[in-house]
Amino acid sequence: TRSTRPQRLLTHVKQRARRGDAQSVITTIDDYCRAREWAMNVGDEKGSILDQVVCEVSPDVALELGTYCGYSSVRIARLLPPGARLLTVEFNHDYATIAREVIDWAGLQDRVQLLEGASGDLIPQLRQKHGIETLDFIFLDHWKDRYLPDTRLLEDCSLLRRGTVLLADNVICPGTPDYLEYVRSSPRYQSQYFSSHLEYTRAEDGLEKSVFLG
Ligand SMILES: O=C(NC/C=C/[C@H]1O[C@@H](n2cnc(C(F)(F)F)c2)[C@H](O)[C@@H]1O)c1cc([N+](=O)[O-])cc(O)c1O
Ligand SMILES: [Mg+2]
Repeated sequence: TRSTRPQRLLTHVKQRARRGDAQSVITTIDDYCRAREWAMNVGDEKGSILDQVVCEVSPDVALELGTYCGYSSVRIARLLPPGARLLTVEFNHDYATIAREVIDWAGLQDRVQLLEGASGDLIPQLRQKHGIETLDFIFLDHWKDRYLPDTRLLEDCSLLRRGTVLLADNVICPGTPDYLEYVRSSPRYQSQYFSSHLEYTRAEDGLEKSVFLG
């Protein structure tokens, strides 16, 4: 049977990116997705905004919802200070398998813990099972109709603290209207929109950065 897009992307990374060199993995994926076949990675344009926010926050504990092929896991983890860690959640076993190999190829396996399962199941386990007190940074890039319920769940599980930064991909395309309405109208968040473009295209998209006020 024909290979999947994530499998073809991994093959390309192993053929073209230097092992242990996170930047070459990022560049290889972006070149492939721009030149050969589009994939739903956050990409280079929105990715540099992600980089900027991660550097500002310099999180000890970061959470990513929606690993896919591991592109943004690599972007985030390469910027983490020593001892800091990224937990990334992926629902699809095949994607998780590809992502682990991409993260390993980038040499970042010691800073990234990939959890397979549904956010609704895994978020309530973060404290007990993964020793998380509160989260410093959250990147939301999974199913767009899950951004709001999962944010409410993070609140209810007391995993947010004053200053926790949530950064959401795709708030314009495909769009996350209920999430955007919530973080922009809630007195518990200070929200800011970063205008950009949908990965590898000229379509409008952007990231919403929301600081939890406690
Ligand atoms: O649909 C998009 N993304 C959906 C992304 C979905 C990814 O998140 C995983 N997930 C599901 N639940 C969880 C968790 F963590 F909850 F368990 C993780 C899914 O298995 C998938 O790998 C998308 C679409 C476009 N586009 O242009 O169509 C552009 C983009 O940047 C996108 O992110
Ligand atoms: Mg996305």
